[in-house]
Amino acid sequence: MVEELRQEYLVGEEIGRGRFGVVHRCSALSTGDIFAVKSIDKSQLSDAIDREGVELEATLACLASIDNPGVVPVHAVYENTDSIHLVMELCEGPDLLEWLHVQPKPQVSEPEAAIIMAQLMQTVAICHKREIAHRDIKPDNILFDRDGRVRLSDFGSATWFGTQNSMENKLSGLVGTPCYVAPEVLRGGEYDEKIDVWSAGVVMYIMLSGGAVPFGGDTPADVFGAVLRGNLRFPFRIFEGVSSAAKDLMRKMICRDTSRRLTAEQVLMHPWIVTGGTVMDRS
Ligand SMILES: Nc1ncnc2c1ncn2[C@@H]1O[C@H](COP(=O)(O)OP(=O)(O)OP(=O)(O)O)[C@@H](O)[C@H]1O
Repeated sequence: MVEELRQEYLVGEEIGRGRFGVVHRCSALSTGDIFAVKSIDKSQLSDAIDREGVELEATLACLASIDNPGVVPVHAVYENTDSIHLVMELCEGPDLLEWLHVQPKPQVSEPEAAIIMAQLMQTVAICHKREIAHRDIKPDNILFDRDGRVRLSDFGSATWFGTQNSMENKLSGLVGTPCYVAPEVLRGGEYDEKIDVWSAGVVMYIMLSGGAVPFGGDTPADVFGAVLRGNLRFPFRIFEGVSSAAKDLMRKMICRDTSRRLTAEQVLMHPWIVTGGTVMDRS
C-alpha cells in the first residue's frame, strides 16, 4: 500500500471486488469521514489494454465527475510503481445487480426503471459531451448513493475519444463484458461512444424482464455469437405487461445499425423517458 494513504486513512473491511480492484471502506484520520478506496495491484495486469485502462481510470473518473452528480466522485489518488489507490465517495446502497436480486417482485416497474435509466443516461450524455466513453456499463457498475441516486462507477475501461487522441474520433480495442458489449466492439474494427447506449439498453432490458438477458449463451463464445447476430426479441411470457414505448426505446438502443442507434441525448428525449415510464399502451 502507498505510504501516504496509510498516513491519511484507516483502511477497513472489504466491500467489493472486481477483476482488477479490491474495494475497502476507509476513514480519513483527520476528519473521521468515511470513503471507499479501490486498490489495484499493477503486477496483476498482464495485458497492455488493462494497464492503459488503470492509468487512465483515475484521470477520466475525475474528469467525468466534475458537475456530474451521476458519477462517483474521486477524492484522492495515491500511486506508486506497484499499486494505485482511488479514494472515492462511499456508495451506501447495493449496486444495481444486487438490487435486482433482492427485488421482492420479479420485474422492476416501468416508472422505477425509467428513473434509473434517466439518471444513467444523463450521466452518460455528460460523459460523452466530455468525449469520455465508459465502455463497461453493466448493473455491477451502477451504484446507488445514500439518497438512492444512481452513480456510475468503474472507469477502468473508459477512454477519451477527443479529436487529438484518435483519428476521426474513432475508438478500438476489445473491452467490456460479454452480455453487455456492442457487436461493433466484437467485430474488432473501429467504433464510437454509442457502444455505451447499446450496453445501457441491455441494462434496461434486464430490469424490465426480471433478469433475462437479450443475448445469452452457455459460454462466452455463444454469447458473442448471439450479440453479433443481434436478433433482439421480447418473448411474450416475459414482456407481456411491458409497454410498447419501452420496447421501442430498447429497439432503438440495442440496434445493430449504429447510424440508427440513438445517442445518449436522444434517449433522454424519448417519450418513455420523458413520461417517466408511465405510457400505458401495453402490447
Ligand atoms: N464507491 C464505492 N462505494 C461502494 N462500493 C463500491 C464503490 N466502488 C466500487 N464498489 C464495489 O466494489 C465492486 C468492485 O469495484 P469495481 O467494479 O470498480 O472494480 P473492478 O475491478 O474495476 O471491476 P470489474 O471487474 O467490473 O472491472 C463494485 O461492484 C461495487 O460493489
